[in-house]
Amino acid sequence: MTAQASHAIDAAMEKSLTAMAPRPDVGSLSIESVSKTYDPEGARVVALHDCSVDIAPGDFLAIVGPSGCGKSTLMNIIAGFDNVTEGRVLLDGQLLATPSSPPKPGPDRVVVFQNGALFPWKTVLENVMYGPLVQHKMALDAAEERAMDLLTKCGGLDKVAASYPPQLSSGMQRRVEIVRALINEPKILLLDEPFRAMDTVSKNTMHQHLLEMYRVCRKTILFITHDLEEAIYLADKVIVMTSRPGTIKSTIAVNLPRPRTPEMMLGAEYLALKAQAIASVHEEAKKAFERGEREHA
Ligand SMILES: Nc1ncnc2c1ncn2[C@@H]1O[C@H](COP(=O)(O)OP(=O)(O)OP(=O)(O)O)[C@@H](O)[C@H]1O
Repeated sequence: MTAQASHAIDAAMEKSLTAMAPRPDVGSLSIESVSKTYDPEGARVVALHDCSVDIAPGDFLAIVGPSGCGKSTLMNIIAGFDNVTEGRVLLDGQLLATPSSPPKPGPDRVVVFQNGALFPWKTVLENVMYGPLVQHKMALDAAEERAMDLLTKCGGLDKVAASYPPQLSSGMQRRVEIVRALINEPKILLLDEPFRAMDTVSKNTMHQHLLEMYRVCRKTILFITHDLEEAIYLADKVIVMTSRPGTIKSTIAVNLPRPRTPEMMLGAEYLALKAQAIASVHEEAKKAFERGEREHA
């Protein structure tokens, strides 16, 4: 084999090792004119007003906005924990929520929160296998094989398959939790500030792990965060919400190539997007602050 042919094979292998998994054909979400009022007969807290967002299958969408603007409310509606007051939500064209038909939680929409929810008395492998076993979707052997495959693909977590969650760092626990969500073949992965409590170094490490998981097991992802840098670094689109009642203020398209690398955060394109996001969010955060609400953004 010539040196030229060998370089060509190396380049092709390198490309296949960093290529994105194909876009899935499920996982499109339509949020249509959604409003949400808590306690309509009493305090009437209007959390969301006329919000519309479309997410294509396999897209990574981040939502940012000042504290109390309704980010978690929106996620809770999609997860099936709460209902809309007006408007509707569709998943792959199927009605998920309308005022007269409350959504239900389901394995097609899995939420990962900042405070983990792994069973401490089960090993990593048992935690990951739990969903399909309890729902009688897989036999024990098949669940174990699938769990080990996912753990291996998602950054070599198979090495901690026999460990118990309390033996692992919080970052490792969060990664296992995402794998536990992925084994259920969700159409959409809902991540509610999963790295909020982490220090900068751990957070940066988690970003690389999440991007790698997204590359190999591509799913629609909805990611809520207060961290604008994180939102731009990870997502294809960043939705900026207004202060309460939350509406969609702007959508920032992030056309940075994938795979994303930390060096991109020093580039002109990333910095311009960050400046755009900061201007948009801080205008809203200022309004919220002036009204006496807490500011995180
Ligand atoms: N169950 C509830 N009953 C009444 N009001 C609520 C309820 N849940 C949330 N709210 C109010 O709705 C508004 C939106 O809350 P939500 O938690 O969705 O905002 P958020 O953007 O996720 O906030 P943060 O960034 O601080 O987590 C807030 O004013 C909050 O106090």
